[in-house]
Amino acid sequence: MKVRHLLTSNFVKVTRTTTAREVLEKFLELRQDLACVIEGGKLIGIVTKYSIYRLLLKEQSLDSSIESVIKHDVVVLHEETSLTEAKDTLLRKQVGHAVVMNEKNTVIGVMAKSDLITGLITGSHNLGIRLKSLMNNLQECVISVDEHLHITSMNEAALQLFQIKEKHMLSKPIEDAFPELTDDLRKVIHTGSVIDVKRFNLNKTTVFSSFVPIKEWGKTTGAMAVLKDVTDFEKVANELESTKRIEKILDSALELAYDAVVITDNDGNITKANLGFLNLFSIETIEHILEKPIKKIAPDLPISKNDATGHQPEAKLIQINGQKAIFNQMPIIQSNKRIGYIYKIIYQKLDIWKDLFQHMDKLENELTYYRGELSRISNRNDPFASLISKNKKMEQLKKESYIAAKSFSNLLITGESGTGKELLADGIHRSSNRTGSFVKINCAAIPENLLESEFFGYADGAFTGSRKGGKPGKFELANEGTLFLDEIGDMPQSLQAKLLRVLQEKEFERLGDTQTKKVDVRIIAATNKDLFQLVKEGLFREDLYYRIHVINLNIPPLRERLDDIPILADHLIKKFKTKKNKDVIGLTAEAIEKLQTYDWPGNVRQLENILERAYHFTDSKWIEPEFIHFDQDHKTSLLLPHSPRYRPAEKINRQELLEETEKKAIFKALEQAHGNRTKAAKFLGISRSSLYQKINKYDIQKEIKFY
Ligand SMILES: Nc1ncnc2c1ncn2[C@@H]1O[C@H](COP(=O)(O)OP(=O)(O)OP(=O)(O)O)[C@@H](O)[C@H]1O
Repeated sequence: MKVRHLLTSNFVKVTRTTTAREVLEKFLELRQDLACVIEGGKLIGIVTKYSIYRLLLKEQSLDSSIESVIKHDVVVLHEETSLTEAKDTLLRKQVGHAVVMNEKNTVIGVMAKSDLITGLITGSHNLGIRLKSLMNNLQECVISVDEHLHITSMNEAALQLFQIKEKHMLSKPIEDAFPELTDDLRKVIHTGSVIDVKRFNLNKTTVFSSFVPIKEWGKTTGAMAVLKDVTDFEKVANELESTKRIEKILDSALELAYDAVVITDNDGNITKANLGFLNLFSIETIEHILEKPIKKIAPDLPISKNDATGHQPEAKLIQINGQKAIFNQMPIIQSNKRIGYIYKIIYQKLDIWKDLFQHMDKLENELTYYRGELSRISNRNDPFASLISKNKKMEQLKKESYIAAKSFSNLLITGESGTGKELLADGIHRSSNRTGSFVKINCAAIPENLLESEFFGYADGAFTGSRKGGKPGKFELANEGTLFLDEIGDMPQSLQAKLLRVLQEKEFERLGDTQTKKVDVRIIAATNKDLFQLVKEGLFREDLYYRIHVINLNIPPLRERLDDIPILADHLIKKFKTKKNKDVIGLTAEAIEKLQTYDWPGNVRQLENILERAYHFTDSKWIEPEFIHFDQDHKTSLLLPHSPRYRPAEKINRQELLEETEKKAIFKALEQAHGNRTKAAKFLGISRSSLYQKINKYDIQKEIKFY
């Protein structure tokens, strides 16, 4: 701001002959206290109100002229003088006013100290506004503190970067808001000197910061931290660095390869080639071929153009300079777009590869053998080893089963179908130290009229067609061992009574025999039904229930131990490998995740089926989620809350199940007897006539040839 912006142009002009009264009147009219005495356009001097007071004190008349009090030594300012200069002049000359002149030395106004102060205040106010707007438009973040290290301001960039509001930060100790900056700001306030750029990590951002003192009247009254956010630059720099590193790794990898490798851009111009390639085509240096078309440099290569799909074409056997080689080509895809090709030519030490493959095959066979051995050994040490689980509830169940195995009590295993009841029963038998065998009988799978002979056997000539010398039943076979009664809930009531007797008296007679046989058998029963409910409905004998329900072991369904899925999947893949070896390592994390969101109505058995299908159909080493297909009729998923649980035993009609099983048994017997009905009836332990009746009942004659 200049003097001309602040001067009072409506000033009092008088001449030597003007009276004191006239001057005073003009002072009052224009509210001024200085008059310029001008004659012939020239400044002669000034008269102030103090001059008039002096005149009056000398008791001169108000009507006398002012000539005697004119002050000729006048402080003059040029209109273009700056306010600071004007202030300095007034202070130096110790006057309250100055006359302002223009270029032509004509008086254009006066300036009082008060005008100057107003001007300086306005100027500094404007400066403040400009400074604030400058601060807020700065890309750097500025945080200021006072001498007590309390925040006094933060500019827009700082508020944006740290996502905070200024009103929440003002007066806050810097220690609380940005502790990392405290020491440097304190140092700056203490020393009054600048600290140059330092690197900090502040609230997940990387900044470069410098620290500047704030000085007022030569005294340090605070400090500023000026921060530059360099997070993005660092990222780019790191990426650049890692790109350089990858390029170096790639170069070294290319040089290490036995093969010739050449890389082109999408137009087929060479961008990289290794030493193997240069040697194969007798090229001196890479510079000779860079950016040249591969077709010109290596015209013999059977380069395929037909790979727009991005699939890797089959390896081809080729000859280069009379030397056999394997040629492979692969597109380089980035963001679904082909950006070039890699060509690989294996031409050195092909015989080493052959040996290597043979060696690997041998090792793989050995590995399978040792795996089998290992599993056999660990099964011997841990009777429950085949019940794969790392679930806490299952671990507890195994412990309880181990203790139960050592007791003399009969056991009841409950759990949904496919949860591993038979595996658990087998484990219990192994840990029980019982010397006899583990004998299994499925009460739901055997026709009612055959069950009794299955259980107790029959004597010689017990019925027409019965085996000569009789046949031992499962009880006899399980003597001193364990009899596993699967699906005990489906046992007919007539047999329940007979079973109860054996359990109580430990003796029975073969069918058609009078001789009583004594046995020592531990019963492990299993069911997926609510046995107590069957007791209440009168379908299961209460006394038998309490006989077998001495110790109850419940296996949780798979959906309650989804943490078992990875270990089970691993185990099952190994199991499939022993049946049909395939180069499958396991499941991808996504596939495991898909398995863990399913409801598993069919439990581990269902998991086994689903994985077996995936194992056979997958075409890569890792089974991807798209190969996991859940059964159509069991589409319930854990993602759907309140999904109905699958209860196979409730859904299937018992009569239908029995008939279905009976039909299967007859088919199997006829198959084994090569269509001979007499033999088949013998296998089944029934009379020829009852076999005929059943063949008619199930219309079997339509489906099988008899002899
Ligand atoms: N924890 C497990 N580890 C390994 N395999 C398991 C496990 N649980 C079940 N299986 C496998 O799942 C299948 C079904 O197991 P199992 O026959 O023991 O079940 P279950 O409960 O007796 O079935 P059901 O009630 O239908 O007779 C078998 O192939 C078994 O090997």
